Amino acid sequence: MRLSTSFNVRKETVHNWRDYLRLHCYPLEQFVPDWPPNPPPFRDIMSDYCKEVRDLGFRLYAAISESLGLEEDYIKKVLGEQEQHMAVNFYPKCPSPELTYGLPAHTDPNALTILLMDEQVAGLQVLKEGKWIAVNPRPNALVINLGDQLQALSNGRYKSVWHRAVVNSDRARMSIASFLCPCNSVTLGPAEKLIGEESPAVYRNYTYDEYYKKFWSRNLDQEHCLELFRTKL
Ligand SMILES: O=C(O)CCC(=O)C(=O)O
Ligand SMILES: [Fe+2]
Repeated sequence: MRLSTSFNVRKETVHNWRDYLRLHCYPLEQFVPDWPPNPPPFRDIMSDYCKEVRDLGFRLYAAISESLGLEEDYIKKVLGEQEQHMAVNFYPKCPSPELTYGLPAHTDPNALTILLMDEQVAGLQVLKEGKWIAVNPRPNALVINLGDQLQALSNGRYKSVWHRAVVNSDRARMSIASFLCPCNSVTLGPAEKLIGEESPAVYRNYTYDEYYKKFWSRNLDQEHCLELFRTKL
């Protein structure tokens, strides 16, 4: 468990306008004892939420696998025993929002992110055709973000989208991001079935451990980290 503000403390020059609680969520029995004991229902409610989110993530993997013409259990199997963690983000009101971000532009390095957003206050933006578009909150909706690993696995058919969180001077905002991450030691890269003469592998194989280290060794808003794993075609 960690209470922090920055995304990458070693690299950032402008600090983020964010406080966040980072919780490890799998296996729950191992990590829940480290979670905050207050307010008293926190651990139970968050544990239930984590289980549901994990289950939803696995259902989405099955649908995404099928959409790519792969076996239904392909993605779940290839990612191995998945880690899961959570960022409970709090973005306070900011007197000069134009000087910083809640979170600067980034792609998520993991496989799948399930985001529960503040229903009252907007702040998430995604980059589409060179323009930042607001993802406005909708009641009872989750935002699903495909991370870098699904872009690699799909050989570039699915994109891990650039996104950022902006802050404002009127209202604080919260979001809860749940991250499903491949097991550190598994080998990742384009699914073999998606590689052929017509569609050569865009990315080489690597372990998640290698990817993760590379991701955090750069500035976040540099080029897409996957570019560093491209095959030389
Ligand atoms: O606060 C948001 O809407 C975005 C959070 C996010 O992108 C992240 O935690 O990786
Ligand atoms: Fe993100």
